Amino acid sequence: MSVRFVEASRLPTDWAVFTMHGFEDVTANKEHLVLTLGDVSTDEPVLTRVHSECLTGDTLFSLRCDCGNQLQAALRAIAHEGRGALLYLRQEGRGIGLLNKIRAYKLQDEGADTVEANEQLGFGADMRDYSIVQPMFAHLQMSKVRLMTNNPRKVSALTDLGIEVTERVALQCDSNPHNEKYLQTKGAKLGHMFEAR
Ligand SMILES: Nc1nc2c(ncn2[C@@H]2O[C@H](COP(=O)(O)OP(=O)(O)OP(=O)(O)O)[C@@H](O)[C@H]2O)c(=O)[nH]1
Ligand SMILES: [Zn+2]
Repeated sequence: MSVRFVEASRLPTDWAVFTMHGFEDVTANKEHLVLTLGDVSTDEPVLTRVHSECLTGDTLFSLRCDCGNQLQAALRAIAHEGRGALLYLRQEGRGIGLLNKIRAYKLQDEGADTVEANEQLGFGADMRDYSIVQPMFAHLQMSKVRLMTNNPRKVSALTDLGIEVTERVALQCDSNPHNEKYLQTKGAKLGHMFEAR
């Protein structure tokens, strides 16, 4: 595996002072992060978020998706618990990259849904490869997680990697007029588990 740990430092936020662990994937030329709080190396399952980069949602306040809200909600939940981990994976656009995501958004502006747009561009609906998390989990000595996600394929991907998901914790944020169709498509075509609210 080409992912290796580089260095760790403090990362103070409004919610808690996390430890930020930096990893590099030399093959894919990507830099990934894990934020941890408390001792995650004990046997007790760790409240964990495996978050895929979304520059538009995480940092530019986009309302087209739920990523930014989920990121904040996950960090808040970890801080509230006093222990946990957030893996920030550089898998922008479900693995197709930022510029291709903009191409996909353009097709969605013209009527395609999020899955059709990827397919029209010649990509699968979800191109993410979760095997990169294995060396991160190994470095942090984490093997049991309570996973904050609505995506059942994320749960099975981690399970297949030998990580025990003891619980799926729903991570549902309020919808808005700009992301309603997107969330519906995720439920209908990508299998995301949303509860009626
Ligand atoms: N290709 C593409 N990627 C998108 C689109 N909207 C958001 N993304 C990317 O999707 C990723 C987040 O995946 P989601 O499908 O929102 O959620 P998830 O990570 O599978 O599931 P949760 O754990 O429940 O959040 C990020 O990398 C976003 O950049 C879109 O319309 N097209
Ligand atoms: Zn997003």
